[in-house]
Amino acid sequence: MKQYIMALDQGTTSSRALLLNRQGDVCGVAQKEFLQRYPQPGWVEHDPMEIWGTQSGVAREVLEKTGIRPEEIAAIGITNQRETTVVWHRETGRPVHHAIVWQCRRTAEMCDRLKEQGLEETIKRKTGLVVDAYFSGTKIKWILDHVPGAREMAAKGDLLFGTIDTWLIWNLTRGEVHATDYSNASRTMLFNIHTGEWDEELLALLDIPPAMMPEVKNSSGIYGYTDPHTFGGARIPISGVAGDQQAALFGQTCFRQGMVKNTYGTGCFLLMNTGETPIPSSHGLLTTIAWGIDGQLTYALEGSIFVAGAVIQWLRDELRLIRDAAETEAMALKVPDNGGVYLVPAFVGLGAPHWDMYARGTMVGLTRGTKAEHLVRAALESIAYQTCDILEAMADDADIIIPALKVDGGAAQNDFLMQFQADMLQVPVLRPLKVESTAQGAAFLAGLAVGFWQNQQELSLLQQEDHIFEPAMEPVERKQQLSQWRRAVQRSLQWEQAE
Ligand SMILES: Nc1ncnc2c1ncn2[C@@H]1O[C@H](COP(=O)(O)OP(=O)(O)O)[C@@H](O)[C@H]1O
Ligand SMILES: O=P(O)(O)OC[C@H](O)CO
Repeated sequence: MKQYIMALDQGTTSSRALLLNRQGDVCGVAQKEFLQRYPQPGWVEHDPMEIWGTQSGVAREVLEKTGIRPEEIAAIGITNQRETTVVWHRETGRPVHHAIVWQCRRTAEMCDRLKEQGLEETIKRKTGLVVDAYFSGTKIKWILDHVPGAREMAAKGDLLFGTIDTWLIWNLTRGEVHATDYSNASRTMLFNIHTGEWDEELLALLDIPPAMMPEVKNSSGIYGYTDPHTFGGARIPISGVAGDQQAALFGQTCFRQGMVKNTYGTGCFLLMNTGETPIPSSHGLLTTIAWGIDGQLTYALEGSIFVAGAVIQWLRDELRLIRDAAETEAMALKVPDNGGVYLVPAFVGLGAPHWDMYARGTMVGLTRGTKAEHLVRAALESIAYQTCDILEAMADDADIIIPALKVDGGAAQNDFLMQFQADMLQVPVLRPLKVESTAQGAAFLAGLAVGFWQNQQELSLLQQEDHIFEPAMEPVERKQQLSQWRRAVQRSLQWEQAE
């Protein structure tokens, strides 16, 4: 009897494999970190062979650890760091260059040139994205322009492109399947999110041969079967694929329009399900594909916060105010309020809705009475304020009232932060009992495709809340604090260029 789904969660710093049972509970996890390569300032690379090696290794390890046999696995779901770009040789399966990671800024000037050519509006209209080095398109072009012979090989149809999901599927099927899902395709800056196809005009603009591009498939559906060599003879269907933030939205069962999740990690990723309509943002949010099921696309609005949990790491590693992130909760509660201190952690500029790369970190409202506890509290509060700014922008773009916020990620364990978040948003904050939303999303997509679960209603029943944080702050107080935060943000803008 097949009792488990395997989720492969290929993240930026580690590869993980998880086994989930019919209740959606995690029955086993294996994880392995891999090397981050920084060949030049601002450049980030991964070795695709190391990604495949660690990912297949943890997949086998989790089976060994739990004693679960490959024959007991009903399906595999893949979720991945998005945008990261691999180009490899069709015949040999060898990458022609290291993977260029989503964080890598090497194509920033290429993006500036696209903007100078006045292409921003066209790209936004077709792809829902802003022109940025973050996305895969310019990374592919960079590889074709810089690897000797790559352009000629690509023109002959010898090279293939893939995001990490595609690279894993290719290897799991030993080169039989070259495919991606709608959610990953929508992060390439080459995919028309309205027609659901690779955009020939954008491919031509970046000089990328269409033959390199993977087939785009439903996020839930059979992609192929694992090669018998990988799991001791078993041929397991690969039947769920989604980028990690979209997978988390699915794992949080945000199936209906207006449902939003926020993942509180190093940064924050907020995604709102906007249903069957792609909504253009007037606040610099991204319009993206949440998933495609049975050929029907569901769209999302996405906003990210560059520095969220990272501000807590900063308190720990640079200011040495704490030894462990978990200490911040008790410290923040030691003082009755923030003592008038506001910290804007614009360490690398500010993203949506401000989009100011020249903003820098700012702390205001310090007095002789400011204590370490106030700084810690201000740091936690900054995570909630930034979330509030993005959600307000989303609600405005989508013209809806957000009913609640579902949360996950490391910093969502902080009760003070979650309560403060509910107070600032004036909506309940729902923290699930099962916090592995990303893996759960991949598993759900895979399980639905093979009948392991029947439908989305059944999945919704598997999600239980660990805690609901209800808003408790007086509206006047909230308004006053938010307005002080916004004054503080104003102080941080355009700092780097100022005299
Ligand atoms: N109890 C806590 N309170 C506040 N921040 C926390 C807490 N626990 C973890 N964090 C922060 O959350 C981040 C880790 O969360 P995680 O979801 O593992 O992130 P990522 O996937 O980005 O590595 C770190 O930046 C850490 O500082
Ligand atoms: O590696 P993660 O899980 O932090 O996710 C990275 C994002 O997908 C980048 O867009």
